[in-house]
Amino acid sequence: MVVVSQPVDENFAHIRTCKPTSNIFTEIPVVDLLDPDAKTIIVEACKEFGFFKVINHGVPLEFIARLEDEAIKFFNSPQPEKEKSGPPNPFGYGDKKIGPNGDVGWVEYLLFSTNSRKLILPGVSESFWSFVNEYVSAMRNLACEVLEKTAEELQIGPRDILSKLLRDEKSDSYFRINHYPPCPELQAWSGFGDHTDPQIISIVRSNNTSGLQISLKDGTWVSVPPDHSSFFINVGDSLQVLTNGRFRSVRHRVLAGSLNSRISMIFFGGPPLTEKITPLSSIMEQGEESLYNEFTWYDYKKSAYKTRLSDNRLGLFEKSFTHN
Ligand SMILES: C=C1C[C@]23C[C@@]1(O)CC[C@H]2[C@@]12CC[C@H](O)[C@@](C)(C(=O)O1)[C@H]2[C@@H]3C(=O)O
Ligand SMILES: O=C(O)CCC(=O)C(=O)O
Ligand SMILES: [Fe+2]
Repeated sequence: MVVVSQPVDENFAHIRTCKPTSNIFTEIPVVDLLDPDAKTIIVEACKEFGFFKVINHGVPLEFIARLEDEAIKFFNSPQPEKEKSGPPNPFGYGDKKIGPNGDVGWVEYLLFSTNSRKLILPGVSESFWSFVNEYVSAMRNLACEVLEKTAEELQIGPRDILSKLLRDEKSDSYFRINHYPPCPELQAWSGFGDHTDPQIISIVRSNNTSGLQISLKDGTWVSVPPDHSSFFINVGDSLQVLTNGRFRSVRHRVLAGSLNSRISMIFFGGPPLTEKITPLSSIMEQGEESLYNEFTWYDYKKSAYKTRLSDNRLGLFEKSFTHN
């Protein structure tokens, strides 16, 4: 599967560079959704890494492949055609520029909102659009299944205490398709700089091209071996808060490769804008205090969009944080 790379037409010499590392990590927890112990492994993985891989998820490979094929067709189309679907303010096609505050990466992408189903993106075909919607529904279901298993294991009340935030019709969830063309100046460019995802949970699926790295508790960066038939789950900042820091919002990044294109599709499960993001009362032990000041998802997003990709966004809401 080849995606044609586009020439670099702007000077992005100031792009963030990543310290090269090829520390392939073989200890990523694997959650088999058919295993009765899945929920225990999920909770352990969320505490230790904020990251795990899901197998036996029930999403057929052909279902994933048909969306990937449409995405490849889109990214292979001429640049002026793709630009018709941009800029990503807030949704649409973006090239190298990530977010509103000067971050750049060796990546082009499509960013979709998943609650405004009527949103029309010029340049995106009907079939592409319908595959996106079906794929997003499947990802929402998968995210909810994982969150329900989490709630069961933590014994924090009704099974849907977390998943209902994503099932809510006002859930503020996003979907993103990233294309990382082969990078001619290997290691000179970062594909997608290091960051944590602000939402509750993210589901990453990529082709068989490496590049994704996660940061371990001690700050070591390790490479995630790609697996096109599995999904990778990230704990986001909001889930860290909802669990009062028991779960870890995983810092991650993507390094650009020199030979192969990486295509990734990520579902970001977020709550409704008005939802208070505060530790679940049912998780708190007697006398335990919240580590965070109270905020809504709207407050958090507003603040997050003023930050750079690598900033510690959650830090601003920690009780120990002091303003200068
Ligand atoms: C630099 C930025 C891009 C981002 C918005 C932000 O200001 C900080 C968070 C970034 C992030 C990371 C996860 C997702 O890819 C994303 C869509 C999100 O919700 O938060 C991106 C934002 C973006 O690309 O617009
Ligand atoms: O492309 C990837 O594999 C991950 C990208 C990512 O972390 C993001 O879009 O937030
Ligand atoms: Fe991310």
